[in-house]
Amino acid sequence: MKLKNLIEEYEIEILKGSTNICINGIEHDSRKISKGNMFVAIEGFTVDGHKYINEAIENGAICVVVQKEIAIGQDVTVVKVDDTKLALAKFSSIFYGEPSKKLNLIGVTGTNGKTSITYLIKSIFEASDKRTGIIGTMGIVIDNDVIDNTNTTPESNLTHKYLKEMVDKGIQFCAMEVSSHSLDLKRVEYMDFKVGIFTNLTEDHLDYHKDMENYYKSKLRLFNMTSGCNIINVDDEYGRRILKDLENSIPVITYGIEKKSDIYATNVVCHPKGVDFILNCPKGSIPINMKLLGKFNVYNVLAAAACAIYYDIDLFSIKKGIESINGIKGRFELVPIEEDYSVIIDFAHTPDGLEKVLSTIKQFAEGRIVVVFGAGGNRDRAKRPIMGETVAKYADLAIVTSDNPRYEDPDKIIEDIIVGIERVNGKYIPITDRKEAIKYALSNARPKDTILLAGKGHETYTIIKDKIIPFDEKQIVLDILKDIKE
Ligand SMILES: CC(=O)N[C@H]1[C@@H](OP(=O)(O)OP(=O)(O)OC[C@H]2O[C@@H](n3ccc(=O)[nH]c3=O)[C@H](O)[C@@H]2O)O[C@H](CO)[C@@H](O)[C@@H]1O[C@H](C)C(=O)N[C@@H](C)C(=O)N[C@H](CCC(=O)O)C(=O)O
Ligand SMILES: Nc1ncnc2c1ncn2[C@@H]1O[C@H](COP(=O)(O)OP(=O)(O)OP(=O)(O)O)[C@@H](O)[C@H]1O
Ligand SMILES: N[C@H](CCC[C@H](N)C(=O)O)C(=O)O
Ligand SMILES: [Mg+2]
Repeated sequence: MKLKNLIEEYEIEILKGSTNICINGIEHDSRKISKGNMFVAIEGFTVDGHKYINEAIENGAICVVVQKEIAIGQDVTVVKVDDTKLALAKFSSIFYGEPSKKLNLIGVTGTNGKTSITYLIKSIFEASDKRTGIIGTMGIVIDNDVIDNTNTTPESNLTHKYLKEMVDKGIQFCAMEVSSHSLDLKRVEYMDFKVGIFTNLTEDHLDYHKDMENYYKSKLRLFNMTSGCNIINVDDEYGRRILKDLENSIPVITYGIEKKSDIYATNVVCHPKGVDFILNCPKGSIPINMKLLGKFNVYNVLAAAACAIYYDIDLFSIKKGIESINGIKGRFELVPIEEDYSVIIDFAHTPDGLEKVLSTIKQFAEGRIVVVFGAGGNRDRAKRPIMGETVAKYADLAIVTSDNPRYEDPDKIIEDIIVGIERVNGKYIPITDRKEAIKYALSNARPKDTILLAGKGHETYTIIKDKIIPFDEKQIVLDILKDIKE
């Protein structure tokens, strides 16, 4: 694409070079630049992208976008803008042909439930023959392909690239997780979200947002960006606040179980194999027998169903889409073992996630509840004691261990968690090595115990400093059991 066409709608200053050149890609990471690309220099939290301009040019960049006056000797075009993050989003949107406008982009935000809702939307929409892509924590899903993803919500250039790929393949819908970081860090600017879905807001990410108010305000942004409708959980106090604070006049669909709402569930019966309930909406009511466990998953279903109703999907397809889901990877996933106790892997990594999963387990547990869990390093510290307290409330034994220590000392993270466990006199054992912690739980299991391995869910790796080391929890359980039997 000609540079002059790419930048024509944007306020820029040409510092040097011609705009009559052809750009064949947009990248903010000098290490990923190839010949003919535009390099957008971004000031990050760790380093300043402007320092990598020379490397980008050596790798083939023919145009550099900066937000600082920088002397560049090489024969490239240099463009200056006020905010390179915004420019990256705008240029990427135009470069890929504004793909967010060519399909129905559904943004899902909130502390917990985003991934689950995107998979529910895909299942329901496909039950109605509507091909649906996903962008989120477990990767980019385009038909049968799953592309790995570093961030839950990728940087803007990547998202527009994937959206274009979906458009080119004739995919009409994309369910996308929109993290608070991405809203704050301008990763989703210039995206046309038709629908915005709010799940809930509870303690997380205060390392980044500092307080719940900032966290809430980041989430709120999505609902002022949408062009079709907003779907809001009114059982959540922040959901009710969104209704008051919205500056967007598009239709709102509310959902809930306790408060009066447009889409709601009645006769909710949770049992060990799923939840039965009646899904009610203005079009009518339909009984649902879903295989996902826990009342919290009814909320996820209501959100996905509300979105389907907005797109006029019939109730029968909605039922079919919900009931055909046997489970979501790493979410309340039962490890297939033949022992007289059970092992569940779940991605709960927040106090509320643990509360929801453990209260569900408590409803049906016949024996002890043992929880193996930790908390991620270089993430919210404030949530750690609350996670400890929550686990202690339900568990007969908490085995406190590591969960992606990143650059932190895992023992210090464990100490933070233990503060909360001790507050309520919970019983615990610290075992820093997660594999050893799992081995301890399995070796000491008693008949009818439920062992919850929380925090890592679908992740098949552990992050220690800048290394990503294979760690497949499900396989580890199977291997340990094999060793115990031999
Ligand atoms: C705190 C945070 O969000 N950091 C994000 C940020 O990284 P950063 O500011 O540290 O980047 P940096 O390393 O300083 O680099 C600055 C610039 O220099 C460039 N660079 C850097 C090195 C080099 O050799 N060459 C080069 O060009 C980089 O490409 C970048 O453009 O910008 C990067 C590019 O967009 C992100 O990948 C990175 O996410 C990191 C990996 C991260 O862990 N983010 C988490 C907190 C996050 O965003 N989480 C949410 C999900 C939360 C949830 O759902 O619970 C998410 O959406 O993933
Ligand atoms: N509606 C919900 N309310 C509270 N907790 C939930 C809800 N849905 C799922 N959970 C819990 O949160 C965990 C993560 O669920 P999910 O992956 O769907 O959330 P997410 O919002 O995508 O998380 P992330 O922020 O990491 O992307 C689940 O494993 C479960 O323990
Ligand atoms: N999207 C979340 C995932 C947390 C997963 C947990 N295993 C951890 O590392 O804390 C985050 O990046 O904070
Ligand atoms: Mg997710």
